[in-house]
Amino acid sequence: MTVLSEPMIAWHSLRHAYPGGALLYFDDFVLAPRHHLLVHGPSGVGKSTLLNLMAGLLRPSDGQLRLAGVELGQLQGAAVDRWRGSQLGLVSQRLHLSPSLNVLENLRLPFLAAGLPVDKERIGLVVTSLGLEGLAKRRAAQLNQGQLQRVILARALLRGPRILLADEPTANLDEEASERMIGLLCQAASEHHVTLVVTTHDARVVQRFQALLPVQLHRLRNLGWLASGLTAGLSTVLGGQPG
Ligand SMILES: Nc1ncnc2c1ncn2[C@@H]1O[C@H](COP(=O)(O)OP(=O)(O)OP(=O)(O)O)[C@@H](O)[C@H]1O
Repeated sequence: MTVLSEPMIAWHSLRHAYPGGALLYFDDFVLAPRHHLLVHGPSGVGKSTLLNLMAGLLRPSDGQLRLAGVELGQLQGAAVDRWRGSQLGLVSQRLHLSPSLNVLENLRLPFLAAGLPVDKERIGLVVTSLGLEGLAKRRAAQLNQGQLQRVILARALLRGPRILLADEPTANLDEEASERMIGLLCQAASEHHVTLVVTTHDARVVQRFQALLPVQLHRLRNLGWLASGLTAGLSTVLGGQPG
């Protein structure tokens, strides 16, 4: 008998409307087993919006979005935060470390913020896996860019997430730093058995990931014009019906 496992990520009829702003439509998608997801598209097409929907930081206006077996629309309030904390790792340069705290203190924060006991064993494991042993007592403000990247990734991995979300992880990085970041993400995906979700507008970044991991490329299209065109067409038809 074949047991079909549930896809790690899938969405259907997904839409997001910003109040008084853009209405974004997303093509249906299912992530193949053991694959990672690359969301690619030009600026403004909705990559960050999609990632924020997956992170439960935005709520869909319509449609279904399932991650790691959970229908996100069914989670309310604090349940979303608990789910995010236990299932997702967010890799973002914008989620700053506390500059006056040292690396170890920064790595305790995700546990403390969730009201959980600090898991020293887990911190040790992640620190070793990212080669941060020598930096434990260094203040975040004193880290260079490469070290900062590793600590940001360590923080995202601390609670053993099933999915790592990285929004334009190579933006504003030079070629060397960008290559290093891609390598770190791929290493983390393999060693920690997490599904990687990466957004990028850069075709070279897409190629690098494709060379290193089994990835599924999802090109975002701006479907807003199509939908509004259809709606306009439909209302024309309906308007032309005899009353
Ligand atoms: N808070 C907001 N309020 C209204 N409109 C928004 C808001 N955030 C984003 N948008 C609009 O939604 C669309 C998609 O934005 P989004 O940031 O998701 O695109 P993106 O593909 O990530 O672009 P970029 O690569 O430039 O960040 C854009 O037209 C943007 O102007």
